Amino acid sequence: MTGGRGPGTGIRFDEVTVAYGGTVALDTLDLTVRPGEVLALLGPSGSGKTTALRTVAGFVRPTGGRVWIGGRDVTDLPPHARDVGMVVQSYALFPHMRVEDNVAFGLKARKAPKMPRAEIAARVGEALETTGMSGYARRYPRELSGGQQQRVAIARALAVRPGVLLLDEPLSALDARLRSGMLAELARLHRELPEVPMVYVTHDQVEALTLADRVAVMDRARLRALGTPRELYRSPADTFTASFVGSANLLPVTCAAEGTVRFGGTALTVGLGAAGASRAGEERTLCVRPHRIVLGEDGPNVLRGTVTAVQWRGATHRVAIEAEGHEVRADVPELDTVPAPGERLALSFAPGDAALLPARTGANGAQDHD
Ligand SMILES: Nc1ncnc2c1ncn2[C@@H]1O[C@H](COP(=O)(O)OP(=O)(O)OP(=O)(O)O)[C@@H](O)[C@H]1O
Repeated sequence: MTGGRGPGTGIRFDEVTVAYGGTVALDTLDLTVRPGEVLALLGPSGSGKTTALRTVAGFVRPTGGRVWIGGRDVTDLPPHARDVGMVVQSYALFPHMRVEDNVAFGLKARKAPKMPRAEIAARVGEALETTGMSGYARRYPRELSGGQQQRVAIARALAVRPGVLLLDEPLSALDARLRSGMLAELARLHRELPEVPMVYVTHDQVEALTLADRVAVMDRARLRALGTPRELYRSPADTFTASFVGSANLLPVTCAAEGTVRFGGTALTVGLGAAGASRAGEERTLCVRPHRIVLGEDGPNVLRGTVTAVQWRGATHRVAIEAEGHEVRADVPELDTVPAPGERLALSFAPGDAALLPARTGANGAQDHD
């Protein structure tokens, strides 16, 4: 379903600003989505993700800047002239129309030249097949499950053979089990339409990390970080990104000599990380991923503390200890002997697994979302 297009379409946000009255929802966004790429817009509620998507769809007009789709400046074009398909959280199907008519809607609504009936039927059949919904064409939305309704919404977006596909939290209305199945289906859909870029809005990092080629992390109307999931996970530039992409222990430390820091009364050896070179006495934040921590004394970095909680998570146990006045969490392989709260314990991590980040200011809203 390529629509006979050439090498594929990209999207460019060129210093796009959106203000609603006094609220700046998007602040000079500069971002390019490459042809065929899945780009996730990840960020907390109110960070501007949906607004960014709606500027591409044409439902929101930027206060400043331009939006480009496939090398065409579309800023002044209405939604129907933009060659985009959009899927939103709430499905937005017409309840009084059968599935086939919902999917045909965008095609029938076209102004001149009208699309011949036979072609509409062929497109609808194709879109329903792509989404695994061929057997449901005659049903009404109320006769479908949530997951099936969302597939119909995706089929409707695909029927117009859009150059780009915009997905706004498409799975958030579904329960957890359905969600993971639909995630796999979206990945398959992307393989079948390799030239169509997808912009995927979510506040769920699992969705972002599973599906996206690159992730744009949004924070308070601004683009905070952009990279592959692995880059953002391994080398986050700041504490906000570290805590939003994966789970992170963020420990306040003071630099000692090059490569060593003090965490309360404990000396630690660390990697350089995004904070760059540091002078003795400077404040930094140390980022250590919970699954890189082991129980016991192993190597130069040992934290001793008191167990505050242990959670069983199936294949792993999450052990929390209080050390130097802070909670440190370790995700370790499932334990045979589970430590009890109040027990004294040692945790260790390798210097290469401890990244030094700029000091957390407290104002950047960084929290662990796990
Ligand atoms: N139509 C509107 N009128 C006024 N303010 C709006 C409007 N739409 C969004 N906003 C504001 O703009 C900011 C960004 O909203 P947006 O919906 O883009 O965030 P989001 O990151 O998608 O959030 P969520 O994850 O909750 O959907 C918020 O402060 C929001 O209150």
